[in-house]
Amino acid sequence: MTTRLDQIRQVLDEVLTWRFAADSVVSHWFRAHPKLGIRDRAEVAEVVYDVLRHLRRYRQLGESGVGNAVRRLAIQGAIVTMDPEKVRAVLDSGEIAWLDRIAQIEELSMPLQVRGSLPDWLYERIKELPDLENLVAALNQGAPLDIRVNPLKAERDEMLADLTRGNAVRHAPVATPYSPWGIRLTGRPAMNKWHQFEHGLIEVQDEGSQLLALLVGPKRGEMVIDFCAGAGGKTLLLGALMRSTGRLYAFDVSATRLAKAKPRFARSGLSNVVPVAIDHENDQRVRRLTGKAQRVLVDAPCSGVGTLRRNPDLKWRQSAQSLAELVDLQARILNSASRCVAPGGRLVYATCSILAEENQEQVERFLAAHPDFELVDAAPLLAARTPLQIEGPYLSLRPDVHGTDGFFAAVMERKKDLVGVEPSKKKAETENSLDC
Ligand SMILES: C[S@@+](CC[C@H](N)C(=O)[O-])C[C@H]1O[C@@H](n2cnc3c(N)ncnc32)[C@H](O)[C@@H]1O
Repeated sequence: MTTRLDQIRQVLDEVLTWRFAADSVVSHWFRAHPKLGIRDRAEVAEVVYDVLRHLRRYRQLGESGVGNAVRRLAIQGAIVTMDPEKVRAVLDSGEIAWLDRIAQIEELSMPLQVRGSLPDWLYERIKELPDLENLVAALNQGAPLDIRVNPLKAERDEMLADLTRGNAVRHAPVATPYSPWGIRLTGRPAMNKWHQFEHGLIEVQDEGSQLLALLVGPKRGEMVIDFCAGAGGKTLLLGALMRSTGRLYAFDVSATRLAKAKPRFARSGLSNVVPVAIDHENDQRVRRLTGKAQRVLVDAPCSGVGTLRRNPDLKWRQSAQSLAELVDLQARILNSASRCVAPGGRLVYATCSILAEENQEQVERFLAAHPDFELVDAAPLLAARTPLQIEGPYLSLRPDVHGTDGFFAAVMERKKDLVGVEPSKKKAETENSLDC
């Protein structure tokens, strides 16, 4: 246990510089310590992630302790995720006295931003949301793993039976409640070694992001653009729903991410995807598609605060300023992507955020500036294919309510003609289209 606490402290020392994402620091540290077994790694990772989830509270409670501050964080994380008696057995008397002191503190005596470990910039932006306590509690828990069957190659019921009989039995596979393709697993299965994964029958994808494909609703033979395709998580399902026909452009400014998508496209049997590394959202290769696509998905770069269950370091690695920069970038991307939508075509804007300024406010600003687009109610689009009941017009998912990551999507349609648009705006819109 003494060694374990030292190991956790070493990893935390690196993670808490915030120079790199926590998952890369942890995997890098594991690669540098190849002798550690699977259980050792799991214990180290679990404590590190617990500390990241509860950092503000642990720091405040750590103030009354003695010795190295990061060790005090490691101790608090270890006490709740490991056998507390084994942890106490290796502590000195000063540390034991401190732990006993902080155990007397009533959690509810701390303000929510401290007991829920929210940085001020984030708390200020979510404090008016309904059922905030539940939301914060859910964001501070680990998440199950959602996988998705590839509709080109597998049926969910058969896959469930296969996984339940075989390699996933320990991970208690069940059908996800809303997505017709989802399977939920407990624990941290090494899924990328399973034959079903190697043969492209299953992929990792959170249920919320699976539902997005229903909102995009691509059809056989269409031209579709996934404007921020990244490593292809959403592209894969869009391509499969198109039955690998038509043309599906996968744009991204990161050639590295697109390179990671290519083996996934190959594994899943898709031949309709055209990955394009663009220089920026106004790239010439984007402009060439002006008014051509029936569907355009913008899965925008965002704060990712909807995914805090998986990436708790995101809340500490961002600030009001980085958020403002993201909001600007999202508006620019949405603007450029919208130009590619054909008259009558569909534009879907999505984020894995729960913040209004990245979500509904972004969409409202866009619609106000683009009278040739109108909002489409997401509720009936989902009701046709899933048991999910939403109020609409937006899809807005929360981990405490839906068991998914926090997620947002808005569906918009480009009007078939510009009738009803004021003449001055009509002219400006036409010019915009021509210049892109
Ligand atoms: C939320 S991630 C996309 C995740 C991806 N759709 C998936 O499901 O795996 C946002 C992506 O936007 C990309 N991005 C950032 N700036 C961009 C821009 N100006 N134009 C296009 N893509 C951009 C990032 O490289 C990142 O891959």
